[in-house]
Amino acid sequence: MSSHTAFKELPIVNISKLFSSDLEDRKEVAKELGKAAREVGFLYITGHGIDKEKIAKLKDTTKKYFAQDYDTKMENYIGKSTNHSGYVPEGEEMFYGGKKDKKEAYDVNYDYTESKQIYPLLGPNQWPVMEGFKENVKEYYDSAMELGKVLLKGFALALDIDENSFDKFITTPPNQLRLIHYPANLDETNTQKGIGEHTDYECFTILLPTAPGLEVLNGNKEWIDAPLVEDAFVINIGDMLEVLSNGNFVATSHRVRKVKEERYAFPLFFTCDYETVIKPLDSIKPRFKDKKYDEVICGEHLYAQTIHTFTYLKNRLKNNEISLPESSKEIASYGKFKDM
Ligand SMILES: O=C(O)CCC(=O)C(=O)O
Ligand SMILES: [Fe+2]
Repeated sequence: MSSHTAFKELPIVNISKLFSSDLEDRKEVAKELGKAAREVGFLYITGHGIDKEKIAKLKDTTKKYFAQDYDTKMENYIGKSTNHSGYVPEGEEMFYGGKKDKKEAYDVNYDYTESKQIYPLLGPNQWPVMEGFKENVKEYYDSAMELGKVLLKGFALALDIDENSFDKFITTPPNQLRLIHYPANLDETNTQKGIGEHTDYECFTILLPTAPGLEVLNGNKEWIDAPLVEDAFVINIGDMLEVLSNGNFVATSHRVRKVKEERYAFPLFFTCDYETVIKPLDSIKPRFKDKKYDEVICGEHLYAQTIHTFTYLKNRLKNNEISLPESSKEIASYGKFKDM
């Protein structure tokens, strides 16, 4: 049973009216958001209000960062952090199927510098010594967070519940921003993809890509190209919102194909507070009566997925330095995988 339609392209939604003080305006946008989230699980948004200057600074900083030599980047290797932030070299992360992606990344979390670190994915970030990096990345992070809060209200309206229903879940969420670099892969004999097939683990993702390459799986199991759309972000539903919405919204599988031109992408994964119990909201009717969702603790789910896919964490697990959280699932437990 597939929840997805056989879409051939991703819908585009102008969300500017989501910022209106008139509820009817917001509902108008929510209707379109809801249709996209139900049928496709992916959409482009325009009218998001994020300043072009901030985006340009983020891209510029990221290009400079990855242009540095390997040893310099490894000074902030993610395996040196306690809150899963830092440089992710090629091959460090492996998704379902165990293939290595042709990509490197820098992972940034909400920078919790004041509170004591209590959770594995929360705490002060590792920051590289590079002029402007921290400022530019943080500035973008904050804007994307604010946009995410507005979108979450839109999704609540689309589910026909109070638009503030999710607010209680997002006081200090461990939202992650990834700066990803996909080098051009011009070697004919190298079939490595940019990023292997997966669904995102969180509620939804706000993605800013710089070049084509993203592909999305439709209900007919066809890979649909998601080209660049000017001034737009790509939004996709993740595992947690699929569960909270009782299957009404769908987490959709996607990947990045082998790219012939250098590419950067900036996903901000918008999630709930670490301790949030993720289960279908009582007020939302299930989309499919026979589809039941197990309860998971949000942060534990994210952490478990991260342990399963990051080499440094797999090693820590093997050496008994860490353990898998209780409410953890295998990788690829949602999206199309759960239908198999
Ligand atoms: O690079 C992209 O366009 C997508 C990246 C992605 O799917 C991810 O990081 O989860
Ligand atoms: Fe993804």
